[in-house]
Amino acid sequence: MTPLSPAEGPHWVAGMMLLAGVDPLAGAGSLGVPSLYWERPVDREAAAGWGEAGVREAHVATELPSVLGALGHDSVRWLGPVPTRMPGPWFGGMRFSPTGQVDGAWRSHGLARWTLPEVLVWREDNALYVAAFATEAQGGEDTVRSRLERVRASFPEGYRHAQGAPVALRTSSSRRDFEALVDRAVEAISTGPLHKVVLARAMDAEGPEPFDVVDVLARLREQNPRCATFLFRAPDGTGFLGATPETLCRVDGRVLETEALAGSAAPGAEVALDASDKDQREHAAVVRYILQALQPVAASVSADAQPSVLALKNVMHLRTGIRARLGEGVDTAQVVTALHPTPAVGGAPRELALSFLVEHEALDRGWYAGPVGWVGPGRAHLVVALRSALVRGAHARLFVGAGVVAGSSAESEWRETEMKSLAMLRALGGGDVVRR
Ligand SMILES: C=C(O[C@H]1C=CC=C(C(=O)O)[C@@H]1O)C(=O)O
Repeated sequence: MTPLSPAEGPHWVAGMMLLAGVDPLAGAGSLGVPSLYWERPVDREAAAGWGEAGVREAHVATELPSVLGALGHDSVRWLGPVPTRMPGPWFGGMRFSPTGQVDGAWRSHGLARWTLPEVLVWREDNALYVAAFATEAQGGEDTVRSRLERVRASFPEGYRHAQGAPVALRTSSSRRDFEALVDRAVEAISTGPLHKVVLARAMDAEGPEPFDVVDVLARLREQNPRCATFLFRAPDGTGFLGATPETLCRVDGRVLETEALAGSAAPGAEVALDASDKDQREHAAVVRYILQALQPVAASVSADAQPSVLALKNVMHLRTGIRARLGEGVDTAQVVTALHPTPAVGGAPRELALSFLVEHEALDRGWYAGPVGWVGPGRAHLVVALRSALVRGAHARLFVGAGVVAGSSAESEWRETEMKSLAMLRALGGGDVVRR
């Protein structure tokens, strides 16, 4: 499929129908590993896509807003009924940072890559639907009808549970380097105007045989029902997947929902987290930033009066829900430009924290901590790609980070990142982990 520049564009023809199944992931049984996956179990929302009927990519930072902006324009002609609650139809994401050295493993995902699948299966309440997309070229309508028919005739009716037995993983990651980085950040914070910086590290995991990405997704969604489970596969087959608790923006017309998620503790330590001055400061920096960043794009903004505790299986966080009414004509691209990266993944002040990362982090974050999700006309849901991994064959590179403020200690930040890595390690292996 030839990538399109943002301005041009064939238009697409599409059709939809009801399916007999219950689970988009089950389509892997007849259609193979999906090229994209999205699920938020608490909202009973799930979607899987196969093939690429359209691709939109950005190659330099200046193209990012126009590429993202173009996804919100309706360029699809529907044969018959038009779905009103379908997620997407564009799915994808972008790198945490448009600048910096690109590690070879991330090359295929690119700076920003959005795809319109040939086939999209999604759940709405208790019903399952399929949409097929094809370019408006000659034969587009027939292609759509035959894609719909092929899916209808073969789609499995059941639910896809993980099928493989647990496997042992070998992992490696340098604790000494990460702790030295935290010490450097604490020192910079104590001597200068930097208040907070979020440091990330990578952990390499090796399985005994190639990872079964569909099994990994099945475990992620089952073990992390309050998170968004996602997969975006690049053209070379490399999969970026994860289960993140953090929404960057959910847009529906002029209504925007976002959140501040920062400050962490071990499961069960709810009272300690609420009382922790360090975590409250780390969290407050994110709330302040988001409220300010939304000023130019919002007509009104409101936030929860107090952070609440979001309890996940392996870790808990402070969370403040934030809502806004967007200004007339403001689109998702403008919202993303205003918000990303929040100090939940970058730091505060933003530019100082980002310079610290460029100078000291020595890691290509790739799409980790970048915005990923779906965009369509007037609607979008983008999450921050945390608790994620880049998977190719039997190798996975996991990414986790932690916010550092005055009073942070290298040892406890290390432990925090270990806790955050558990969700992905359990999903990849489902069994023992051997540390090297
Ligand atoms: C940067 C990550 O988490 C962020 C989100 C929630 C809590 C965080 C914290 O307490 O440091 C981080 O800001 C990560 O999981 O990689």
